[in-house]
Amino acid sequence: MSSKIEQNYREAQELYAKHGIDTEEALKKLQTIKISMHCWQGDDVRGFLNRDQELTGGISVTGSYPGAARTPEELRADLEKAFSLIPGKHKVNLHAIYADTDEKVELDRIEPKHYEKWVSWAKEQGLGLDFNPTCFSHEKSSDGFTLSHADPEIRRFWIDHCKASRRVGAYFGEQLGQTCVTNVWVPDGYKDIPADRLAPRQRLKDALDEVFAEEIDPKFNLDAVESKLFGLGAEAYTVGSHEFYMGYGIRNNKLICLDAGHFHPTEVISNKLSALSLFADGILLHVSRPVRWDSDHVVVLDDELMDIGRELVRGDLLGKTHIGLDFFDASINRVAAWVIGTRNTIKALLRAMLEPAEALRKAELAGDYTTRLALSEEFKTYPFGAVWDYYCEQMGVPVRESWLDEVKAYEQEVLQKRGG
Ligand SMILES: C[C@H](O)[C@H](O)[C@@H](O)C(=O)CO
Ligand SMILES: [Mn+2]
Repeated sequence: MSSKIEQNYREAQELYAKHGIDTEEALKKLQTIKISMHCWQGDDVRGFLNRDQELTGGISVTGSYPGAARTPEELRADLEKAFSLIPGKHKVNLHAIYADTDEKVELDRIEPKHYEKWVSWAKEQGLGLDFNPTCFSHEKSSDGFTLSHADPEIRRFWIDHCKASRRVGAYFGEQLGQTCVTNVWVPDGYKDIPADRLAPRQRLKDALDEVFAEEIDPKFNLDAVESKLFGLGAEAYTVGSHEFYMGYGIRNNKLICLDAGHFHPTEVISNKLSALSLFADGILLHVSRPVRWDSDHVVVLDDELMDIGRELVRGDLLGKTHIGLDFFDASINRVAAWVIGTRNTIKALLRAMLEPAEALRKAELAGDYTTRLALSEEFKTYPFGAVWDYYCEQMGVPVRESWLDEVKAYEQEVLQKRGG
C-alpha cells in the first residue's frame, strides 16, 4: 500500500508528464545540488575568535531570540539539527572568526590547524566546507577600511589574512574531496562623498592581486569576490562596487559573488545570471532577502527566489554556480531560520525544474506571448507541493511543517537552557 504522499505524487507525476516533464529526473538532479549554509545565522555573526568585538562592517543583526550558539560545539549541534530537517547533503560556509581553537590567534596568522575540528566534523557528517576571510569586527577595520586602507601596515594585515584564508580553503578542499569556495568581501567605503574615488579602488586592486598571487589548485579552492552597493556608515561610496568586482573577476578568473541584498532596491540578481554566465568563469550566489535595504532577512519563496531558480535551471547554469545563503535574523529561532531559508532555496530549484521551459521557449520564439503567459500562470497552481512532499519523504526528512515540532522540541531541550 503506498502512502497518501506517494499517491499524491503519482498523480502529480502524471500531470507533469503530459507536458514532457520528468519528475523522477528532476528529483535525481535536485539531490546533487549543494547549498552552502552559512554558519553565521547560528550566532548572529559573532564567531569565536574575538567574541567581545561588536559587529562592524556596516552590517547589522537585530533581534534577541534566546539560544544563540556560544561555542563551536553548540554551533555544530545546531547545524546538525538544521541539516536533519533539510533534504540532501550540503555544505557549511565558515567565516574565519569561527576558528575552533584555544589559541589566541590573530587573523593574519590563521592556519588550517585552527579549523581541524570543523574538518573532522564535516567528514563525519558528509558535508563540504566553504570559507571567508573576516574583514570586519576588528580593531584594524575600525575606520571602515581594510584591503584598500591608505595605511600600508593595515593593508598588509588584511592582505595576510586573506592569503591565510585561501590556504585554509585549500585545506578544506583537499581534506574533504570537495572544492572549497573562499569568498572575499570587504566593507571598505566612505559615509560621505569621497574626494578621491579612484585611489582606494587602485589600492584594493593591488591588494587583491597580492592576495591571489599564490597559485592554489582550483580542485581544492576557488576564489570569489563579492561586491556591494553600500553599507551602514558607507552610504556614499563602496570601494568594492559591482563594476569593480565584475571587472576584476572576469579579468582574473575569479568567481563573481552576487548577493541579493547588494544592489539597488528594484535591481535583482536573477536578471544578472545569464549575462554574467557568458563572461565569468563562475558565479557564487549569496541568496538573501533585502527588505528596503540589505537587511539579510531569511529567504522566503518569493518571486525573486523563484526567478533565481528559474535562471539557474533554464540557463543550465547549475554547473557553474555555487549557491550560498547569506541571511541573519536574531528575532526568530535560528535553527528554524536555516531550515526555512534552505528548504525554500531547494524548493525554488525544484519548482523551476517542474516548469515547461521548452514549451515556453517555443511559444516565445513563435511570438506567441499569449501562450507564454497563460502557461506560466497555469503552472503556478500545478501540484508542485506533492512532488516536494514526496522528495522530503524519500530523503528521510520531515514532510511539510512537521519539521517545526522538532525545532520546538530542540528549543525546549537545548536552546532554552543556554540562556541569553
Ligand atoms: C557575513 C557575510 O560575509 C557578509 O554578510 C557579506 O557576505 C555581506 O553580504 C555583507 O553585506
Ligand atoms: Mn553576502
